[in-house]
Amino acid sequence: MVLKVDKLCKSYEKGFFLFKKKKDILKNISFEVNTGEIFSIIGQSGAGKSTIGKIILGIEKKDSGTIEFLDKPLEQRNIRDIQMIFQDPYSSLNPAMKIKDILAEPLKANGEKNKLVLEEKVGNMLEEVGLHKACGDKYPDELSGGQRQRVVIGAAMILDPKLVVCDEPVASLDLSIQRQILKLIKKFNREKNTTFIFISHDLGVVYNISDRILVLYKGETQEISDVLDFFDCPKSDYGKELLDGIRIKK
Ligand SMILES: Nc1ncnc2c1ncn2[C@@H]1O[C@H](COP(=O)(O)OP(=O)(O)OP(=O)(O)O)[C@@H](O)[C@H]1O
Repeated sequence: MVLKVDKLCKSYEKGFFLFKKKKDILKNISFEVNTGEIFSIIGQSGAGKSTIGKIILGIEKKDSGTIEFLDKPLEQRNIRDIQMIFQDPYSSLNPAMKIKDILAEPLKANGEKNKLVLEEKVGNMLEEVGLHKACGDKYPDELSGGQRQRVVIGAAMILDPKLVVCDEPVASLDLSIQRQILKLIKKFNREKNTTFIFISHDLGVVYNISDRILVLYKGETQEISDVLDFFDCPKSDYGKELLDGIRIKK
């Protein structure tokens, strides 16, 4: 098992001064993520999906509950072992840096100084994410949205992390490009056995990529199911509602 989340709670304060009110965002969330699986968290906007991701990444603090990563408290993790891929490839990349430098940066930050090693690893990663070697000398704004998201994925994967948290990684891309990016994430999952937490509100995307899913509604877990079981016969009323929604849209 890679991750064990137990009774995770999170609230934010809303309003000002005397009118301050606590709003519970996550209520007793518990789940486990197995090694090598793609575990999706789905739910409508505001359900608390990204907040779970941010807490796992250490960007937000939990109020209570425990999170274990590789059988140790999350706080003791090696930072390089958990990486992230966010929705917007435009703002995730430094516009002033060449692609090869963006890919080399995580390696350098982790102590790699040898130029030849850096060059080789960056070259290999460009190939692995399906980009031509010449892309290394370009800047982010010279690439398409799909190509940029390939760079983002490469930068996340170059340290060979154990867990990658993807927050709506294809939401800003055209359908055909979405498919290619999902395929790329699956490739890393299958070939390197990397574990992914995949956050999305898009049931089609989730169906395509997940092994298991957690259905979240207003900060509460509705069900955790194998993906095929969920799409065949959801256990929760909210899961049924979500599926009815897409059946009606068809
Ligand atoms: N820093 C913050 N301060 C106050 N409230 C916040 C903060 N971050 C998130 N929230 C609130 O927490 C709730 C859950 O937000 P979160 O982004 O986790 O939802 P989500 O399910 O990821 O939604 P979306 O799909 O729209 O990103 C929302 O009501 C949001 O407004």
